[in-house]
Amino acid sequence: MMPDIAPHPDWSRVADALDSRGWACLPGLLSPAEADAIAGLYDRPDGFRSRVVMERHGFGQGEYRYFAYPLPPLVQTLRTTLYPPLAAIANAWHARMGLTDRFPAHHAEFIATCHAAGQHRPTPLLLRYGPGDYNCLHQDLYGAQVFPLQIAILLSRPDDDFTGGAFILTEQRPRRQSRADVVPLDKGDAVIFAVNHRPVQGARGPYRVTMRHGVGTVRSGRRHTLGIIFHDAA
Ligand SMILES: O=C(O)CCC(=O)C(=O)O
Ligand SMILES: [Fe+2]
Repeated sequence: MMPDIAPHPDWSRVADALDSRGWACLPGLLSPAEADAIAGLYDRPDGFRSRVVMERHGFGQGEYRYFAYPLPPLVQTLRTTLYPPLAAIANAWHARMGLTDRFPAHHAEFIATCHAAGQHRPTPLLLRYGPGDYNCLHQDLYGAQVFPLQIAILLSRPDDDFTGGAFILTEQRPRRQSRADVVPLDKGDAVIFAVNHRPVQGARGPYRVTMRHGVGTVRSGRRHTLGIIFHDAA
């Protein structure tokens, strides 16, 4: 598996999309063969630190596994190479939201901060859904250290490998009702989205909206996703 990222994203387009609606797509981040190779890891006995059956926790229906360190090379490469351009966007967001934390230029430095704060456990995960499965709207917060953007990569082909199972984002605006969006993804496409808050430019200056993500009910087939969260877990 080539730990290289092609095609190279257009980061100014990504930044504009993230600023205007809180999410952006990276089409074809993984090739179909890379997506299959990652999805195929799910049934391996080793390489993971834990397995979560979502219905046991009220998280939905379906399951996921958190990778152990060392991460598979492609997952590690995605996490470290996607971080620097996202850190620049994250820092601009924090400035606009009046938050004082800033993120270092390289992922290793940010992970050192997580580890010093007691957040040692890796958060990249593989998710697997079958017919009837779904993922409730949630936020992937695992401690005080939070990197404000995360990535999900669809590893299965819509309409071919599965039906239903749309990726859903909601945003909750102050004193208004929540708004939902469905993110169109094909196999190998990634969506970058806000973990928790994002800044919105209002008439009287920027304000924060709260975002959540989830997956609608899978009607048929199998749906796999790779999730890349940049902070580690307590
Ligand atoms: O399966 C999905 O598309 C959503 C996965 C998810 O919740 C995540 O990557 O954090
Ligand atoms: Fe999630």
